[in-house]
Amino acid sequence: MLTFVTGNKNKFKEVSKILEGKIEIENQDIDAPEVQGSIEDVARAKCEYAARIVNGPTITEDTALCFNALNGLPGVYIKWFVKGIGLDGLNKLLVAFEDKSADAICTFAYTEGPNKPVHILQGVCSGKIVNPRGPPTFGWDSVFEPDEQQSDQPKTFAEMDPSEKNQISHRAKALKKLQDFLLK
Ligand SMILES: O=c1[nH]c(=O)c2ncn([C@@H]3O[C@H](COP(=O)(O)OP(=O)(O)OP(=O)(O)O)[C@@H](O)[C@H]3O)c2[nH]1
Ligand SMILES: [Mg+2]
Repeated sequence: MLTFVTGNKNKFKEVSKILEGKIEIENQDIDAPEVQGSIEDVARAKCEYAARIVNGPTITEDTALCFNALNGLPGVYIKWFVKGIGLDGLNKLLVAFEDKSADAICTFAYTEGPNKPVHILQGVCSGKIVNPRGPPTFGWDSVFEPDEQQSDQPKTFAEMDPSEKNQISHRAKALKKLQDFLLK
């Protein structure tokens, strides 16, 4: 059994749906400390910490939202930006810039257990920051409009059916790589 350590129920729901029984996972809610540093540094430290508690095969996931006009910030600190300034605040951060583009980056970290190597698998979904549209169910979904769209009427992640988001999202792309890695 593979343990996905996350305190975020939405993440676990999406990952379970995308994997659809291809890989069995269980959830453990451990509040792993998140260090400062690069996306990879944060992902690696979180996974190493979680694996010590799980004491077996462990995955963790870290999501960054990187504004191009701000050279990649807020990045891995997006959670604290949303908490601190809200979705409206994210839009205000970009008022002075014409460039509203952003990359949603999902980073899975996998290890067989404590003191084993940590493997990093990443997926990127490019898009832009817009005024909130759609239900505020998951983080910043309502202000992120991915470039890849299925119709002429662009939708934010929040306006998409879960199945639509799960085909194009940063998480789906990273998970595809994780699946290929684990099944090979
Ligand atoms: O609209 C969204 N669509 C997504 O697809 C998505 N994925 C993550 N997030 C949010 O971005 C921050 C990442 O921080 P994060 O990676 O540390 O997650 P977390 O602390 O919630 O869980 P975890 O660290 O226990 O796994 C948190 O605020 C998450 O709610 C998303 N918001
Ligand atoms: Mg976290």
